[in-house]
Amino acid sequence: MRCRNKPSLVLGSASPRRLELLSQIGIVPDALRAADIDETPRRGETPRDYVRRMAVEKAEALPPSQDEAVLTADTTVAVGGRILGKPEDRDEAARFMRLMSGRRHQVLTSVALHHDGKIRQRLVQTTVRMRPLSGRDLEQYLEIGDWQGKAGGYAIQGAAASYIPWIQGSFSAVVGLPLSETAAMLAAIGITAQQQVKST
Ligand SMILES: Cc1cn([C@H]2C[C@H](O)[C@@H](COP(=O)(O)OP(=O)(O)OP(=O)(O)O)O2)c(=O)[nH]c1=O
Repeated sequence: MRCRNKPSLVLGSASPRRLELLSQIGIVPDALRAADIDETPRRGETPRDYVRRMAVEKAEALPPSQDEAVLTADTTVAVGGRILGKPEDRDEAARFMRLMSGRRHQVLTSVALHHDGKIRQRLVQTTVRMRPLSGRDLEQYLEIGDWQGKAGGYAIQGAAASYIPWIQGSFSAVVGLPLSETAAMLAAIGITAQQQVKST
């Protein structure tokens, strides 16, 4: 049976950034749930296929009830065809930063919306240029610990902004949720801003 009322929104994410990003556009989820899935890339899987699969698997892991919609997302960094997920430790974060230093990389964010027996999915790609990093930059950056829990080991919304002179694409997608695309997906199932948004 089709669900015709506006569904309750469940944010299927443990990322505080995703919750903050949604609130930036006046959308407050009715509930939060987190999916615990295996995030290991498959052999030969492209970064685009990987990030799509991750968002969809998170959505599959959180089946909504009839009057709910579950929103999930996945963000990953791709450089030279390699997938850079969340570093396991500081050494891995250092390796990731060296790989990105002085070149462009792609940040891929896939959003999935599980509702009414279907999973809709969108992928947003943003190109980010990082200036060459000196050994001292790297040491200082790793010291603040911002690398933890971030794809590629950096946060553009934090101190790493001083290393990023240029991006092409969606800033909010780099931080974890492409707001324009997400708002359109939610609006298509009747979910729109319920809070007046004040600018700072
Ligand atoms: C590149 C980049 C990533 N990130 C974050 C966004 C995501 O939270 C994280 C990538 O990990 P994800 O696996 O996409 O998400 P998550 O584990 O944080 O949360 P959940 O699966 O429960 O939704 O990296 C930033 O905050 N800033 C950045 O500049």
